[in-house]
Amino acid sequence: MLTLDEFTIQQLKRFPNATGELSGLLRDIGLAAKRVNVEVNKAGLADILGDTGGMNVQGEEVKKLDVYANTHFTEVLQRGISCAGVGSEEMDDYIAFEDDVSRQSKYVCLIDPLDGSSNIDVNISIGTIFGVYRRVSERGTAATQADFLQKGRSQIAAGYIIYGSSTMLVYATRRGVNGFTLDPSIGEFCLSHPDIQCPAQGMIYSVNHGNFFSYGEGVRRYIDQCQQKAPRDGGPYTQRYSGSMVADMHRNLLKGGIFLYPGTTGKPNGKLRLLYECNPFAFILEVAGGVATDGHQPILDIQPSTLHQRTPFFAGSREMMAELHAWMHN
Ligand SMILES: O=P(O)(O)OC[C@H]1O[C@](O)(COP(=O)(O)O)[C@@H](O)[C@@H]1O
Ligand SMILES: [Mg+2]
Ligand SMILES: [Mg+2]
Repeated sequence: MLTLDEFTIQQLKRFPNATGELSGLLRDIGLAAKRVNVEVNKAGLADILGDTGGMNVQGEEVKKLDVYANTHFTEVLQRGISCAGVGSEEMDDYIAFEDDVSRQSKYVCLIDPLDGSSNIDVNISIGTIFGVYRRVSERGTAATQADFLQKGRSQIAAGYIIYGSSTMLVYATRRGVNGFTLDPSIGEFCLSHPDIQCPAQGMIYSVNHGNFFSYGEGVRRYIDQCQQKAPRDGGPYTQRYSGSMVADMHRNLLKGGIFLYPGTTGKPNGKLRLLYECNPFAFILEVAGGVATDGHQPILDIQPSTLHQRTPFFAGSREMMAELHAWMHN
């Protein structure tokens, strides 16, 4: 099986103008993922469970593993030669790397270092999410806010790592979505899921039912019909919700399904962050033939205004998304 490095180099050979910087950045992300994976796997043994006692810019308790993952991804990207700066869930503002080599890099990265934080201490799958953009600011200078506040459709690549029963790295460029499973015996991510396509129809819906009565009427009607759908119409759908966006999106990407994190009466923009949670998954899904919206427009067409802004998020199989929009708007 091809390793991640071998695969990215093969891609490089197919495109003579490619510089290898994106391959370098993906290799760096793979390295940080391996380091985080080691801590995740022995989380119960190491002093890595629990809270730091601090809050992040979003007013959420920060877990020790959130900090560990943020440090490792940021440091590896800073030590590399392919990234000019990082914007992260765990940092108030973006960081522009100051060294000359990083300033020459043409990419910046947005990252959710540890996704599914509420599941860390209870051994349920968690993940990391990332999006890669070509800079709009001049190379040789420090990265700017404009580099990070680009529409999701401008992503060059996006991906995630899932730390689950196995550890996988899945990434997309416009040419396709490919999945790599970490083989502990050689310490390499190996191509296990080539050319992932999201089935147009699925049988799974993922939503936090606990918030049901604070969702909008259209969303409530859609959820009701998911449960009442007759077998002759392919129903009823099965509800699956892990509390980790990475795990729920990964399952639905492979098997077909729909994931909803709607706005609520108390939080009209929902919970999920546009730049480092929704944009990367919307990019991956669209390349794999799926759809992702905020209920009205494609997620990838939203013009960001702040680093940590939230958006309602609906994503999944094409036909299920069409059905959702029909229930939401008719
Ligand atoms: O508990 P809720 O409200 O259903 O929220 C669960 C969602 O929150 C998240 O945990 C937010 O991500 P972080 O853990 O990175 O903050 C998502 O992974 C998940 O889908
Ligand atoms: Mg998250
Ligand atoms: Mg997180």
